[in-house]
Amino acid sequence: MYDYAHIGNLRTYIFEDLLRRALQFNGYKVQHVVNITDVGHLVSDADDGEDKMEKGSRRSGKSAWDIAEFYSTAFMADFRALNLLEPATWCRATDYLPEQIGFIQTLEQKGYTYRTADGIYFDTSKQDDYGYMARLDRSALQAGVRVAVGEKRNNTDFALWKFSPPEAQRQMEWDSPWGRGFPGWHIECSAMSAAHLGAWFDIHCGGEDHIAVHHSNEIAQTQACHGTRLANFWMHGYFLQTGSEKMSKSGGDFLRLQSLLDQGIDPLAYRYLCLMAHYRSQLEFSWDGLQAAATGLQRLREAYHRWPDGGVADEAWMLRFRDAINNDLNFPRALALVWELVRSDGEAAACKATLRAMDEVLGLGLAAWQPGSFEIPEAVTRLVEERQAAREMRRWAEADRLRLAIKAHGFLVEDTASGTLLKPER
Ligand SMILES: Nc1ncnc2c1ncn2[C@@H]1O[C@H](COP(=O)(O)OP(=O)(O)OP(=O)(O)O)[C@@H](O)[C@H]1O
Repeated sequence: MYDYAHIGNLRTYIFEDLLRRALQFNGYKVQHVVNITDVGHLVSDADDGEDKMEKGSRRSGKSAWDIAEFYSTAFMADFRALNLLEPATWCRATDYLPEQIGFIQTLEQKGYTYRTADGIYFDTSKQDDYGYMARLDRSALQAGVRVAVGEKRNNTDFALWKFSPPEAQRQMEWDSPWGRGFPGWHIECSAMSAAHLGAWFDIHCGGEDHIAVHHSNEIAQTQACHGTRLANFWMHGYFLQTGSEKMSKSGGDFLRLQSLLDQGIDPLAYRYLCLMAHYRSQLEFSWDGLQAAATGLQRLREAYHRWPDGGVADEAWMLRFRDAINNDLNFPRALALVWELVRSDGEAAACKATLRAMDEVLGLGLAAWQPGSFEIPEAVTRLVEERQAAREMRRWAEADRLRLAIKAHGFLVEDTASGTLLKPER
């Protein structure tokens, strides 16, 4: 947590929330643990480079501890704004130093570690199946090494503990049996999950970028320390992309949830956008796509609130819905079903109860919604769609007339390189 979460990160947390809700819908009890990396880690996966937290501290003039606190709080606020269910446990890496040190000591006793000038490393050659989940070809990796591995024995070896010498003192460092230093960035996950879920648990999630290195290393550590697998299932959310590239903090150019709010877009419209793509496909971000999601969400809210209360959820619809989400979380299909329901000629109160039951999983908060600051009047939505169509047919005069009509309702449209934005005129 050295910066705000971007909406790419949040896509992964939305996917995890949908998974949790789907499991609960199927009657499972879920013990959900979310970790917060509030300790500084090095910019590169290769255990070198600059410490991200120290870098943030220099940039902002705040202490590394204050930065971690500030961005963790901001992340939790985003989490709630997206209707993500509160985990059973939030765990922060800095609260688990004894567990991490104890974990490394066990690895040391079992002969999996070695010492270099800059830290304690895990020897991946001690495990025949290292990297199996990512299908890593270790011999090819080793043969293809272009960069110096320094004192590392194998290029896939990774730091468990890094020393901080007096000349490079850091704000976040701790005493350990190996000297003053800080944990490598993989160990926190194995140590914290063992503390809360046991060494071997059911499902481990994360983004696709973590398959090759981070998750391979977590598996290696846990197998070495506890002699068990780490998780029965691994599920990875695919990237939110911009311009065909992963949105990333270190890339510098990223959108936060606040960036959407600044454009008058409800955070739940972003949740809706994520429902429109399968978690195992990459999603290319565009303002047009987000605007379409905001319109879809608004229409759904209005449909829900038009219906009367007092009905009972329809089992046949719920079965079809269950089939969709139980088919590897096919939420695009589930959303299509929702619209089929809205357009159906079913009994209105039953439709409302059915949609409400579906929303327990979708998490769009339909029942709780009240017309408020994010309400886009039906007339404006229609005008925006007409203007979009006029622009597509290059009827510029008509598009300009529609822009003025939208303005008369108190909204501004802005055409940017990545699409059309709608925001309230304040
Ligand atoms: N563009 C993205 N789309 C979806 N998930 C992402 C994206 N970028 C990161 N994630 C996931 O978000 C979670 C938090 O990631 P992390 O804090 O490492 O952020 P990051 O943006 O990758 O940071 P950095 O760019 O500095 O590496 C992880 O599960 C990660 O896999």
